[in-house]
Amino acid sequence: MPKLTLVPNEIEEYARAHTAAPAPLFEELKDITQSRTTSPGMQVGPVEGAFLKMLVSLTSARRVLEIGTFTGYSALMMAEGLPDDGELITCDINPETAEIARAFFARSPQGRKIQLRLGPALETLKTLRGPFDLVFIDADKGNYGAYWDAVVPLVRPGGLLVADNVLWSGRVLSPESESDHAVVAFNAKVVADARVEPVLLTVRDGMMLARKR
Ligand SMILES: C[S@@+](CC[C@H](N)C(=O)[O-])C[C@H]1O[C@@H](n2cnc3c(N)ncnc32)[C@H](O)[C@@H]1O
Repeated sequence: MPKLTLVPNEIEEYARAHTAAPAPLFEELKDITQSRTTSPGMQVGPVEGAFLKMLVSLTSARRVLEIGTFTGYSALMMAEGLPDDGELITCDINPETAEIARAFFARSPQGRKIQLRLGPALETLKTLRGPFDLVFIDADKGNYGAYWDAVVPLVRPGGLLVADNVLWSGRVLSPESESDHAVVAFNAKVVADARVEPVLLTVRDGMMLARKR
């Protein structure tokens, strides 16, 4: 199925031009991701990245968990919002893209706040202890529901859960594939979960924000 553009390119560009510009290292990370990976569009990019950083700052987060590192753009952005003694644990299964992420973490002053855990995220999550102030879910859609079940207990009361791609290029309106149905089921699960107060934002490919009560 063709990928729908939810926000017109001109509007995306206007939003980018009126958003705090990321440090030059992010432009380099974008270029390397484009030349060395097959799906560079997975990167959250400058607007969503700046928004994630702002969420980390606004929640005064000290501990952040990310599921889905890819080449490290969102992890580095969120790390910028953490205090000097803050900590971000990020999980991914792909050693090649993790290697790019590690190289960029090493070059950034924010990198020392970040720990990358390589392996299936559901296995990594079993080894983690809460509380986390903010969790960002941005990995395989088929496991979104399982990630949710694993991480809600790890988030402190008043903390924030964020999940990316919850509009799935608009395919949530007429789901066909397994991943389409997984995203639809995830959104239904979140909105029915009395432990959280959710809001689904039409930022980029859709962001679910849920504040834990
Ligand atoms: C959309 S990308 C993450 C993008 C990243 N947040 C960024 O802004 O650059 C999804 C990532 O999830 C990872 N992933 C897929 N299945 C996984 C699994 N079972 N466990 C851990 N990571 C997984 C992929 O390797 C990929 O790097």
